[in-house]
Amino acid sequence: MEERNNYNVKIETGDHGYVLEDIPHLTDYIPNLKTYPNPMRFNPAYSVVKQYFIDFDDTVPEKVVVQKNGPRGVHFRRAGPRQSVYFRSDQVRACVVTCGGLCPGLNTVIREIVCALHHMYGVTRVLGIDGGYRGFYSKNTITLTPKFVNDIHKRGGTVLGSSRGGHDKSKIVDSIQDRGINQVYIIGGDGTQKGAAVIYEEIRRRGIKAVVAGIPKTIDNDISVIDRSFGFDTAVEEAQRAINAAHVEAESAENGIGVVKLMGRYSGFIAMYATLASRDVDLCLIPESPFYLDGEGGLLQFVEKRLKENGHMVIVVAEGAGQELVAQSNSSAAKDASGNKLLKDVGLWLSDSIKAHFAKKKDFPITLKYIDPTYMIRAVPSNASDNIYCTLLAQSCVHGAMAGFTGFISGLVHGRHTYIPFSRIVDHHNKVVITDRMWARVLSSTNQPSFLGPKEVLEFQKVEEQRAMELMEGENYQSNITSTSGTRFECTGLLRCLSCG
Ligand SMILES: Nc1ncnc2c1ncn2[C@@H]1O[C@H](COP(=O)(O)OP(=O)(O)O)[C@@H](O)[C@H]1O
Ligand SMILES: O=P(O)(O)OC[C@H]1O[C@](O)(COP(=O)(O)O)[C@@H](O)[C@@H]1O
Ligand SMILES: [Mg+2]
Repeated sequence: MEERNNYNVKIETGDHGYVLEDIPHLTDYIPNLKTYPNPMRFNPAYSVVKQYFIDFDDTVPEKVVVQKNGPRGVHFRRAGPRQSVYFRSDQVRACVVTCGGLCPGLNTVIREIVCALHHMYGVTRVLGIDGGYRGFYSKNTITLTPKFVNDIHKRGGTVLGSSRGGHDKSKIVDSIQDRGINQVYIIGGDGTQKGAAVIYEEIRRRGIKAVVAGIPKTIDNDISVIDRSFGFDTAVEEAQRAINAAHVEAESAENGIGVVKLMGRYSGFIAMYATLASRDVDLCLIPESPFYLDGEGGLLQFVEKRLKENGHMVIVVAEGAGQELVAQSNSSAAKDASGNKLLKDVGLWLSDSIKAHFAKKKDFPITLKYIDPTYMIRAVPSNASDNIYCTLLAQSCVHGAMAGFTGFISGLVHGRHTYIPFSRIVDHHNKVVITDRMWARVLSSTNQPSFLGPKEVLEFQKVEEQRAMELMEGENYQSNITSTSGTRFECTGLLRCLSCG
């Protein structure tokens, strides 16, 4: 892990407990930079828009549910075009890179960065970095023009290619410097944005006039602070096809069971939302909610009961669920090139366990079909709603970069586009809070047991009580500040973590 300094932390406070978690700006380390009028002022498409430019003071609250006497809390800078920019259009040399796993919408984001730069700001020099971070120093670049990217949003994947591992700070920043790049757009998940933070810090240390702007990507929706990540909506929609297939197979057999594995390494959002959307699911398993197989109240007993009642059932399991159980039969600490733990196939393990259980019962034949659609879901192009979302994220990012902001990601917070400091999203995963209403809705829609014993219930209650106390004492905003400066509040997913919102 790289040693991190305080370049990312920029807190401003105001009246009534107002806190702005601000993002860095080029002028923080390069004084007296020249500004230019925003070229959008002269763009006929936008000339009719009243108050098109964002007021310098506009910020967006992290929490919208507040109490009468509570502090105003943490805010983020509102995204959008500024009156002045810190780059002359003909001096911009931008690059775009995509890293980590695939996600629907990557091509749309690439397309819209290129088009926003060209059409809004008159920037013509945009390079694509081939194959993720290592492409900065080991591959040739791709010239990105509006013509080149015209149709790419209709395709899945990323036209730039992607990879895990290969983040070499010095080589990457050398390459940025050698090529004269002054705007770096980095599309990727938590790992990628950790890498982006390191690149930003090195650029700043070298005193280079280059901005680093991130667009958060992850199909798992596990990036904290933001409302949702792009591609998530598409993934939930696509997952319906697999769940439908599992349901058809299960319904057509005697004691038919359909098992569907969906992505979600640390967070079960896809499984949870796909279950809620489908209404055909009898059991949803996610990493945040522990379960057990055998004995009274266990999963196998529930499967047997549901089969006796309905004659068939559908199980949706997130890939990160029950990993500690799978590891008991097959443990290994293997990691991928980025250092992410490689998961065991919980779907296969669960299917085998169910089959083995019923094989022992002579009078209870079952038919089980296991469907793993994970890579098929990840490879589709983004749907209409994600396409629009990707467009706005990309445009926000370009506005921020042109305005000289750096070390930020663009993200949606309560429906408003904002700029969020890297520090706020990289050390922390967004998780399903199983003591929240959404998970209760899943339990009530599937009518599945929660698998929580009295000990766990007590533990959850204690955590919830502590949280209520903290909120009463108005410590929530204090905790957020603490977490920004490095002392992280560890989110277990059991409680609504203050940083998760
Ligand atoms: N702590 C880190 N510091 C620097 N680079 C990192 C770090 N973690 C991951 N990366 C780099 O980010 C890229 C993508 O990370 P990965 O975890 O595979 O995907 P994602 O960004 O989707 O989470 C990889 O090239 C990896 O080397
Ligand atoms: O097999 P791969 O490509 O390494 O990807 C598997 C992982 O990628 C994901 O789809 C997304 O992970 P990232 O956001 O880290 O890219 C996970 O759900 C999954 O565990
Ligand atoms: Mg990741």
